[in-house]
Amino acid sequence: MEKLAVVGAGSMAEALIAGIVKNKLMDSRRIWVTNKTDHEKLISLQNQYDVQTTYNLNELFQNASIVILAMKPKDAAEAIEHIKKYLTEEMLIISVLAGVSMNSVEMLAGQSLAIVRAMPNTSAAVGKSATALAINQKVSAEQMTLVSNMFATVGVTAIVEEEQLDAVTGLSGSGPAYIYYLAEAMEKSAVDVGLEKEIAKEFIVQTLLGAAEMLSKSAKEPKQLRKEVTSPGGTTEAGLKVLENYRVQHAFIDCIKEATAQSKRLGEDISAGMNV
Ligand SMILES: NC(=O)C1=CN([C@@H]2O[C@H](COP(=O)(O)OP(=O)(O)OC[C@H]3O[C@@H](n4cnc5c(N)ncnc54)[C@H](O)[C@@H]3O)[C@@H](O)[C@H]2O)C=CC1
Ligand SMILES: O=C(O)[C@@H]1CCC=N1
Repeated sequence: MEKLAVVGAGSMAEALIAGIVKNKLMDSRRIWVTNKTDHEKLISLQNQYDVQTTYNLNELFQNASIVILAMKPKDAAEAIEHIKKYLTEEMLIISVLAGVSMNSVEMLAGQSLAIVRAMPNTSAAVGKSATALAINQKVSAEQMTLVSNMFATVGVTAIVEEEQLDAVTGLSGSGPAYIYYLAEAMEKSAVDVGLEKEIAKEFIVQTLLGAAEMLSKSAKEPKQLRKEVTSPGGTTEAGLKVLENYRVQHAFIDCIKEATAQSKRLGEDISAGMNV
């Protein structure tokens, strides 16, 4: 039976653990989690998902077959330095670190490792992540099946070349935050125009869900779907004109490009720190 060791128990780790446990992919008692100092987070994960928590690295890594690296990229060098003596060639390392290449992980660990670099998003918690996976040559076919199954339980998956992961990070890794940002604006405006917060929230969520399902199920392009909402001289047209004036579509394009560039920069910072 597999044993999973999660290093860096924060938001992303929790989303994955939630997905894995809810979907019964693993026995929760075979999932061991640690972080740097956030003991409260560990207790909360233990209470919510019945996983095991520890600050003892021997206990964490003993018989572990899969290791998830989920600390912030800036903490990766220190964290990997700290755990490297416990890592083995037989373990499957899953790194969700934005920007950090598989090569950098191996360099930091000072050894050759079977690595899957994944870019999920926090919607994994509700089984709706979009996860891109890149693998190095040491990953076996069985390990690949295992990891694909793991991420398939928390959403859709695609295998990509490692170079594409920065773009995935800018688009769908960070993507939920762009939608929450829109939802925040919709909530604020709804209250301003006289709706109660509770009704507004339900209607915003339903509007987002409905639009997402239309995008998913309809054969029409987003532009066409937008046109179908927009009556000439109507309310949508009036609203969209304001968005055009603010160049909101350009802002979103620049936002995704900048997030992608930041993913690249995070990786470069790690490489620079190693002088490679
Ligand atoms: N939050 C998100 O939406 C997504 C995050 N990611 C990636 O996931 C990783 C984690 O992001 P979040 O969960 O948002 O961060 P977070 O700050 O919520 O969690 C990071 C955790 O790492 C722990 N940590 C730091 N140094 C450590 C060390 N030396 N040893 C053990 N644990 C250590 C911290 O205590 C913290 O609990 C990042 O690399 C990020 O790029 C990837 C996809 C989406
Ligand atoms: O903001 C970040 O760096 C991480 C990566 C993708 C989503 N959150």
